[in-house]
Amino acid sequence: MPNTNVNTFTGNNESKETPSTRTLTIVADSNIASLDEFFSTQTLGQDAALTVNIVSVAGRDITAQLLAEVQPDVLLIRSVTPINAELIVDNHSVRFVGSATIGTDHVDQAYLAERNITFANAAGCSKHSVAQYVLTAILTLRPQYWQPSSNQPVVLGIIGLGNIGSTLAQYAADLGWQVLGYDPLLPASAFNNASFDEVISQSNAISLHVPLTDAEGMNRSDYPTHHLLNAAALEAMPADSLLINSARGPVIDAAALEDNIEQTRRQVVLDVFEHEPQIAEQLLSKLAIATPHIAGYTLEGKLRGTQMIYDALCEKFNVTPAQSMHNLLPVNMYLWTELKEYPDRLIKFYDIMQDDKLLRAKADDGQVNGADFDQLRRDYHLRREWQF
Ligand SMILES: NC(=O)c1ccc[n+]([C@@H]2O[C@H](COP(=O)([O-])OP(=O)(O)OC[C@H]3O[C@@H](n4cnc5c(N)ncnc54)[C@H](O)[C@@H]3O)[C@@H](O)[C@H]2O)c1
Ligand SMILES: O=C(O)[C@H](O)[C@H](O)COP(=O)(O)O
Repeated sequence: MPNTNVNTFTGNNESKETPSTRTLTIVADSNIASLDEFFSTQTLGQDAALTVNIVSVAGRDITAQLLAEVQPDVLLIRSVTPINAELIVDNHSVRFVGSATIGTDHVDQAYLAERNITFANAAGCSKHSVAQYVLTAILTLRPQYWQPSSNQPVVLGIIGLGNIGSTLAQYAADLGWQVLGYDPLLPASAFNNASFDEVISQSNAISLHVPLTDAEGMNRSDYPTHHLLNAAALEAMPADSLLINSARGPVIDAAALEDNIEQTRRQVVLDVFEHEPQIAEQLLSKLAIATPHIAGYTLEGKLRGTQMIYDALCEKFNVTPAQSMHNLLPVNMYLWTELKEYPDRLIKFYDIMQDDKLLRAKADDGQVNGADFDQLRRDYHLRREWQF
């Protein structure tokens, strides 16, 4: 068994759906924020006698062997643990899987449904954090966008107008930018107002906010996003348009992107990478800003993710929720209205170039290796979400 932390709690629980024994065993990714504050006797076992065992391990160490040995009732993960038949085929006890993430491309939800295992994710948990990451990247590289003029408007292209895309659109509108948005799965609206071709060919900056989907397989979609930005799409973008990907790495064809940057000298910001957690130094050296998949890593974003799967678990086992992220959050002094008035304070709100510097410092022998990428994420100094 890999390095594990096991905490045992005893409490009271008279849940409507109680686990088959009086012990609730949870295997959890140790990178889930405030795991012990949310998943304890005080917060889960307040109604009837119930013992809660938490086995916390690194997300990549949650293996079929571990699950077969521990036979947990509950599995709590983040984005680095693929959930599929291979992982849980020898496990007969899991009845709830919670992913403290927005993205669900790592989870075979059809298989879980077949096995009658409840699944919950944390939709929208870090929508402001990611939108703020994107704004910071744009305004750091192009501070002139703080003051758009009528003869030089800023046009922000947004692909995918769900929780994050629509939140980003609101900030952009608040800054006086024009938004060109494309989302074929939503009705037309003030922001969902353009075709894919219009967005990529007419924007000063383009930000991607789509889930990772494919033409077939477990993440099948009629509008697949795998390599949505291929060589042809990149070619259709003006050379001076800035491209930001904080969605999932494979939404951009990395090889085509490298060629395109070489030809156009385009400014590109990546928080996610096609071959994550490895990054080739050759690609890294061509990027304007590079960060280790931390766009959503604010204290608020992470705690909201934990809160959402905690609430879903309470509902599953019919336990009254007894913990709230608001009990765990220090005072927040970061106001969007202040930043708008004093743009030179951006670096105090979020110093994105520091994240970029830390990632580049890990490049060695032609690449940033997976262990270093994971370490930067594990030890990330969670920033604060600005109040909008
Ligand atoms: N970098 C990070 O830290 C981070 C944090 C959170 C989320 N994410 C990623 O961001 C993605 C988006 O998050 P969200 O909260 O906005 O999700 P969401 O589900 O609320 O919205 C996604 C939107 O994309 C649209 N879409 C799907 N296919 C499309 C296509 N081919 N073209 C255009 N639009 C399409 C959907 O209709 C939907 O409205 C997540 O799936 C996740 O992978 C990354
Ligand atoms: O989809 C998401 O929510 C994010 O990409 C997620 O926050 C990624 O971080 P991780 O789950 O790997 O910690």
